[in-house]
Amino acid sequence: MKIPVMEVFGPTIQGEGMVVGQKTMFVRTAGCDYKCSWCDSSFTWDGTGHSEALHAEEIIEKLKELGGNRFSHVTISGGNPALHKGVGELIDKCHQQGWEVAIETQGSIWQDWLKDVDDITISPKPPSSKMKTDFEKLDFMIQSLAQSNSSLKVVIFNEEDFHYAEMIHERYPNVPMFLQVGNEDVATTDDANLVASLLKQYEWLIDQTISSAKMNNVKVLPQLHTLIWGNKRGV
Ligand SMILES: C[S@@+](CC[C@H](N)C(=O)[O-])C[C@H]1O[C@@H](n2cnc3c(N)ncnc32)[C@H](O)[C@@H]1O
Ligand SMILES: Nc1nc2[nH]cc(C(=O)O)c2c(=O)[nH]1
Ligand code: SF4
Ligand SMILES: [Mg+2]
Repeated sequence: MKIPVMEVFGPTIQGEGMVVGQKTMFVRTAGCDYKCSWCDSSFTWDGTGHSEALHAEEIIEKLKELGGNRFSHVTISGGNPALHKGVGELIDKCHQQGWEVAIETQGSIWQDWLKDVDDITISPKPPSSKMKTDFEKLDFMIQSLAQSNSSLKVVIFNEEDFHYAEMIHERYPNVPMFLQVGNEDVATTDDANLVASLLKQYEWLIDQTISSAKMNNVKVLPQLHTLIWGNKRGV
C-alpha cells in the first residue's frame, strides 16, 4: 500500500516532546484532517507542497540513502500520518531494520498500527488552533494506548490554551504531559527576532505552569529545532 510522502529528512534531532534531543530521521506524510490556524507544516495540506506516493520499501531506501548508518530512530509526522493505513507496513519494515519508530498525530483518527509505535505523541489542539477536539475519538485512542509508550503534547499560545491543557491533563492524569511553546510567526526568516520572542513565550509558559496547581506533573518545552534553525524546512 502506497503512502503519500511530502519529505524525508535527517538525521537531525527531535525538537519536541517526549524524546526531545533524540537523533532521528523524519518521514513527513501528506494530508491532514485538520487545518490549524497556526500550522507550521501547512504545506502538507494546503496545496502548496508536492507529495509522492511511495511503497514502504521505497521509503526505507530513501532513509538509507540519506542517513546511511548514522541513525537508529525514525519519526513519522505530517500532516496526520494516521490518515494512511500503509504506515503500518512502514513501521514493520523500520523495525526489521532495527530502527525505533516515533509518531506525531493529533488524536483524531485511530489506526491499529499505533500500538506498534515505540514513542507515540498525541497532540490535541487548543482553542487558538480553531479546531474542535472530538473527545470520543481522543478517549478511545488514550484508552487503546494505555499499555504503550504514549504522551500528550499541547501547544500553547495564550491563557485560554493553557486552560485547555489543564483540562486535558485532568482528563488523562496518567499520560505523560508536555506543554509546548507556540510559534506565532511560522513565515519569518528573521531568526534573531523569532528566537527572542520564542524565549519570552517560553518564560511566560513556565510562569503559567508554576502558578497552576493543576499542572504539577508536566514538562514544559520549547520547539528546540526552531530555536536552532528558525523556520527552516527539512531540519
Ligand atoms: C505539524 S504537526 C504534524 C503531526 C500532527 N498533525 C499533529 O498536529 O500532531 C507536528 C507538531 O507540530 C506542532 N505545531 C504545529 N504548528 C506549530 C506552531 N506554530 N508552533 C508550535 N508547534 C506547532 C503540532 O501541534 C504537533 O504537535
Ligand atoms: N527537528 C524537528 N523536530 C520535530 N519534531 C516534530 C516535528 C514535526 O514537524 O512533526 C519536527 C520537525 O520538523 N523537526
Ligand atoms: S493537525 Fe498538525 S499537521 Fe494538521 S493542521 Fe494541525 S498542526 Fe498542522
Ligand atoms: Mg514541525
